[in-house]
Amino acid sequence: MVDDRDLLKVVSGIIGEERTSDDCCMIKVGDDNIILSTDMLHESTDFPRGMTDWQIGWMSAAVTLSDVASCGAVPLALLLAAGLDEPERISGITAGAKDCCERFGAELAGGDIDFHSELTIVTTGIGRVEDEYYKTRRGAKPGDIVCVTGTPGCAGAALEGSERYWKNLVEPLPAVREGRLLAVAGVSSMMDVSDGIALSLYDLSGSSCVGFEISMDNLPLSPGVSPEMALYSGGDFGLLFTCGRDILPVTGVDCTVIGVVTDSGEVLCDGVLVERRGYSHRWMEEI
Ligand SMILES: Nc1ncnc2c1ncn2[C@@H]1O[C@H](COP(=O)(O)OP(=O)(O)OP(=O)(O)O)[C@@H](O)[C@H]1O
Ligand SMILES: Cc1ncc(C[n+]2csc(CCOP(=O)(O)O)c2C)c(N)n1
Ligand SMILES: [Mg+2]
Ligand SMILES: [Mg+2]
Ligand SMILES: [Mg+2]
Repeated sequence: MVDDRDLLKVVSGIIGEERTSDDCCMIKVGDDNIILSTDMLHESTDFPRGMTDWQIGWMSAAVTLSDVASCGAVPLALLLAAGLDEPERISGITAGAKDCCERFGAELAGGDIDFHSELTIVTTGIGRVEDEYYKTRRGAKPGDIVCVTGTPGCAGAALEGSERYWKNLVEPLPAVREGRLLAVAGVSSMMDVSDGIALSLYDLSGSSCVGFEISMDNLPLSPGVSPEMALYSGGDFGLLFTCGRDILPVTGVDCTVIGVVTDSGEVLCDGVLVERRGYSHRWMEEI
């Protein structure tokens, strides 16, 4: 069985590791740092039954604005390419994406339309960030603390049938304001937790060449959300970041210290190795 992270290693061998080890890429244009990110979502793996087309548009925009936010950037624009199984779905999807963009300060500025047997949406986000506020997954240092914003696991709980968290799952809120405030406050590394805290800690560990020691008791849990869900389920779009102890609290950011950065290279929870699993795409065939 291979997953998307295995395939990313193939891509990384071709275009370079620095291009595949962050939520976004950064391109310098004159004095500006332009931030770019793209995501593909499709019906069978990302849009649970019961979502409206408006919510599908909203979620598609939110996942990409979340990546832009995780770099400390201000979002500018979003492009949405829709592979439609039914042509009439375009209105709801476009309205949802536009509303999400407007809420978070971006413009839905273009896209593409084609036929597709399974509803498939690709969103591409563009943002801008100053040199000093540009954040990546590469700056975590042993001795830093590691923190998350929001309450992870709610989207996962909804996927398992908890109705109270349905909106968390289908109308996720990218942490655009929080990402910017944390970047300005001087965090050392940052990413979003779209695929769950566990996988994100492994991603951060690989990019920063560090380890983590977190504690189950520190995980911020909403009612009815198990520590297991908080660690291993995705779709919450909070931010995972590291920083020196002196930086917190950051005014306007609701976050929780879940552990510390170590130099061991291992991701441990209460002394036990965290499983490397979360939300990922898998293929049965070997490559
Ligand atoms: N097919 C690809 N070709 C080139 N770069 C890629 C490809 N797939 C992913 N990347 C790059 O690799 C980096 C990591 O991608 P990944 O999809 O894991 O991150 P992400 O978008 O933050 O996660 P998520 O998919 O959960 O939103 C990103 O910078 C992305 O642009
Ligand atoms: C069945 C189901 N499981 C989880 C979610 C939550 N979710 C929405 S987008 C996303 C990650 C980004 O996607 P990608 O990694 O494809 O870019 C996740 C985890 C969902 N909506 N439906
Ligand atoms: Mg991301
Ligand atoms: Mg993404
Ligand atoms: Mg992706």
